Amino acid sequence: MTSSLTSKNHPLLRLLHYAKNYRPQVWTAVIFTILNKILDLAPSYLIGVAVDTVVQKENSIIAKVGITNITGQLAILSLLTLLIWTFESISEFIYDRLWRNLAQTMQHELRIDAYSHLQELELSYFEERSTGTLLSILNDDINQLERFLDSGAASILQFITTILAVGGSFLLIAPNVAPFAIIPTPFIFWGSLVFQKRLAPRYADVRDKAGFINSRLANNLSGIATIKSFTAETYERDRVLSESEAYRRSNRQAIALSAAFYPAIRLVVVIGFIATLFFGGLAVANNQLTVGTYGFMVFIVQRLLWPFASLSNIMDQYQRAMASTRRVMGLLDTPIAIPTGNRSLPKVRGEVHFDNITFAYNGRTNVLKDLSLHLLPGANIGIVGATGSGKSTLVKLLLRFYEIQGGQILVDGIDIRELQLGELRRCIGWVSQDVFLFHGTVGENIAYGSFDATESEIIHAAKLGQAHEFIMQLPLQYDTIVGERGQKLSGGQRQRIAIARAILKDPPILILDEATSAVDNETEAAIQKSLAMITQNRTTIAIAHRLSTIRHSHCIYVMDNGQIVEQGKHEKLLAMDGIYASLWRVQSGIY
Ligand SMILES: Nc1ncnc2c1ncn2[C@@H]1O[C@H](COP(=O)(O)OP(=O)(O)OP(=O)(O)O)[C@@H](O)[C@H]1O
Repeated sequence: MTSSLTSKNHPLLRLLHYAKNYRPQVWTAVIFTILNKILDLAPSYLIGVAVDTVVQKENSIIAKVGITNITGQLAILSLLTLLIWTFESISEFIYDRLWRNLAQTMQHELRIDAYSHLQELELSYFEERSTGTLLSILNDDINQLERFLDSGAASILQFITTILAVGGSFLLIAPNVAPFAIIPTPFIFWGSLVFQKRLAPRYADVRDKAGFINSRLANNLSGIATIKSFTAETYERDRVLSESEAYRRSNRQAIALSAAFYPAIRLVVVIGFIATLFFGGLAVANNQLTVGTYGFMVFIVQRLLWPFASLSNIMDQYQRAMASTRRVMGLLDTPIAIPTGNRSLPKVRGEVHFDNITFAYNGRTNVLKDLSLHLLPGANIGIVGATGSGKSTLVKLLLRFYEIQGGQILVDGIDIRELQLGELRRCIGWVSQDVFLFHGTVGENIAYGSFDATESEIIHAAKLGQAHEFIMQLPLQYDTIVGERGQKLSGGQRQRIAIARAILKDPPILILDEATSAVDNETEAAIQKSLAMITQNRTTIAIAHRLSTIRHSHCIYVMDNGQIVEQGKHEKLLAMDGIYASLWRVQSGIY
């Protein structure tokens, strides 16, 4: 956030901070909002003047400015009314448009800030939260602000204008009656405050429940094939039903309070109205008040008191908005656990050194223990080992997705914690175990991260990744849409696109984590041929279960339970007759 406001500040203040760059618009909107309210109240005064005109005739207020003729007086009144209504409409158009556009801008900037911050957070943050919950903050909560921002400021300004204009004229015109009309206001205020306090936790609960249901829906939509294959539709429907029911219950509790407030306020407003009606009527009977003024007062007292009641509406929107703002600000206040260093890597040689590292995922037992591994620039190594032995974790630590608890990882002799994160990750090409493709074309997916790549560079990378041939058979070749997560392609096709993507990136350090596990033997042999060329003079870490994939590596490391237990070339490992040799025998069918 580009703000100096800290998490200690009230969420409203932090929200308003987003308007600070739009001061001229805010002031124009403020002026037109107040003007609009004054113009809106004016007809009530005109009614008083009209009654005064027809009752008092040549002694009326207008007569006092020189127009004694009744027709002339009424014509003046009509003209004034026309002008007032016209300007009221114009001012409403101006302020409404300005406030709503400002609301959109604030929402937009808040969403972008929240998303940018979210992207900076470490992987474990995402692992501990569901996508649905995060989506509900980025979408629902931010959209929720719209209702308040659209009309909140205007409502508050108009409320104050009304109180000052109507209350002031009341005191001026009929100082004896005014106190009766004003009696209910403290009660309305007090009621509003009590209401606001009680409503806040209920709305916070509504937002939480909205997050839960979102999370359930997002999870189910991405797992729809599994739901179908296990015919778990009824089970899932019931789970959604129970989340939705919880959301409904939570909303009902908020509604129960919010709906009771308005009718309760009416009972207080009526006291002010009756007081004006009664005591004002007595004042007219005693010739202390003119009929016109009395008419004006009875008419306008409601305009004075109802805004107090509408406070409840503003409070309602305000509380909802603050519940959402707190969630968004909570996200913005989440500290970045993996801060970037500031050293850069101008020319990467590709030396990688895992120096006695120890690592455990959040609160779990150690996955890697005192592990050391030294790769000289351009080395091609293979890592094998039982599933869960920590192979993928090791390379994720090189990408600094997680922070190690002991030891250090060095690239070209520099601790990666000192390096700029962007620089570090730019020099590593990572083909992960589960390939992720973005919704878009095949070409866009290959060029992901190398956004300036030319068409011929994309095709060249695809050829090296053994992807060109199948791409040419797709309906629109490189322009074929791969679907969300690449679900319109086979697992092996997705892997080849991921390899092409890494080749196009042309990084000094290449990580292939089970990169060819889903392709057939023939395709793999072809990819290996390309990789042999690509990995020349490039530090490469290949993780594989299929030993043929890493057989020709300069050195093969065998991992077991977070440690390296064997290392050496293929032949040497076979001769050692340890874990590797037994794995090799199993895979080549020699028991
Ligand atoms: N994000 C995570 N949070 C917590 N524990 C994790 C996480 N990722 C992996 N683990 C655990 O760490 C251990 C090592 O996992 P890792 O993925 O590194 O193994 P691997 O050797 O690559 O396995 P495979 O060959 O099956 O891919 C496993 O016990 C796994 O359950």
